[in-house]
Amino acid sequence: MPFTTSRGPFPATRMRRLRASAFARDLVRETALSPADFIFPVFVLEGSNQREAVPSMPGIERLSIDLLVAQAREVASLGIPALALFPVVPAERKSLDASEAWRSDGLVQRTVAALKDAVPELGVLTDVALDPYTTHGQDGIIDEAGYVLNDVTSEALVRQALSHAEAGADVVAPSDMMDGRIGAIRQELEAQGHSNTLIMSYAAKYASSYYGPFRDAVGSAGNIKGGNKHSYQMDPGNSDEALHECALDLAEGADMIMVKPGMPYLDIVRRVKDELKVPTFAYQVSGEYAMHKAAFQQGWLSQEAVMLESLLAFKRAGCDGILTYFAVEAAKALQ
Ligand SMILES: NCC(=O)CCC(=O)O
Ligand SMILES: [Mg+2]
Repeated sequence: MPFTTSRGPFPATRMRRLRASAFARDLVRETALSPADFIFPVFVLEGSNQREAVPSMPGIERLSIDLLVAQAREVASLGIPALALFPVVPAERKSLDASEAWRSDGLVQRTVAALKDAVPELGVLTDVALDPYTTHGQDGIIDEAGYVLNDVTSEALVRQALSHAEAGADVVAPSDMMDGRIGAIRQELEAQGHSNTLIMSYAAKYASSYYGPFRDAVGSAGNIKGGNKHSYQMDPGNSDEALHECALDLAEGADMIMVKPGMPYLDIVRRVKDELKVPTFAYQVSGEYAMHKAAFQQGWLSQEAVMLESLLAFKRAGCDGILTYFAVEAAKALQ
């Protein structure tokens, strides 16, 4: 009689009772995903009616402003609260001083204005960093040796952030990892009457090798002088340092902090959330998206289930929201 047991001390706690029916599983689930958890990163191009695929990011396209506005309407209708905007800057607009970054009629500034005009309820985050605008692909202004100069770069970032706020950006998101730039940007925003402009700091941004497809998307892959960003982005071996970085940016006036990349760094998210208890975000970066998509295309992983599980993991780790290239697909799956 292999399927009967002798009577006898039964387990007082049967963990499986709450897993035995769908209603009970729904009742006790600790974490859930909603479209309101997502921020959708988008790439904007010059021109009109322009659409370019990004080969290493299947399903993601660079769009001209007119097409991006149409996409933004769809994003808002899916219940996604915000976009994060990244420009594809033509080579002839790049320079050593990155002055294109704060031109009032630059691509980002025009895109922000068009988005806020057409879809005012959709939050717009802008990337504050010089890498799309420098000829050498580093996130700041460099000296003769190629070292990124902190305080000179910070001044440029202040100009860039102010130009985004003036164009109507809801959130400026410095991704450059210069020291002191959050405080400098906050001071200038206050001084210029933008006291409600939010700052989401890329506070713990690691010198990761998962950013490759993004650099393909914005066309900065080929030209990173020196080959890496180790003198300002964090060492992947460090964890305490992430808390220090986040605490500094909060003290300087950040409203929200971000850990980047995402899935390989969810231990950092958990520590930040537990210790600082502030609005915490993570970026599921291009390489994470690319490796999922590659496996989906091979039929090696099941697309919808794995996508949603990957995003749920961010919530469980403590994220209040997730920057993800899956935002639209995931929001559709959750409708
Ligand atoms: N400052 C924005 C990024 O570097 C994005 C990286 C990625 O998606 O790989
Ligand atoms: Mg910092």
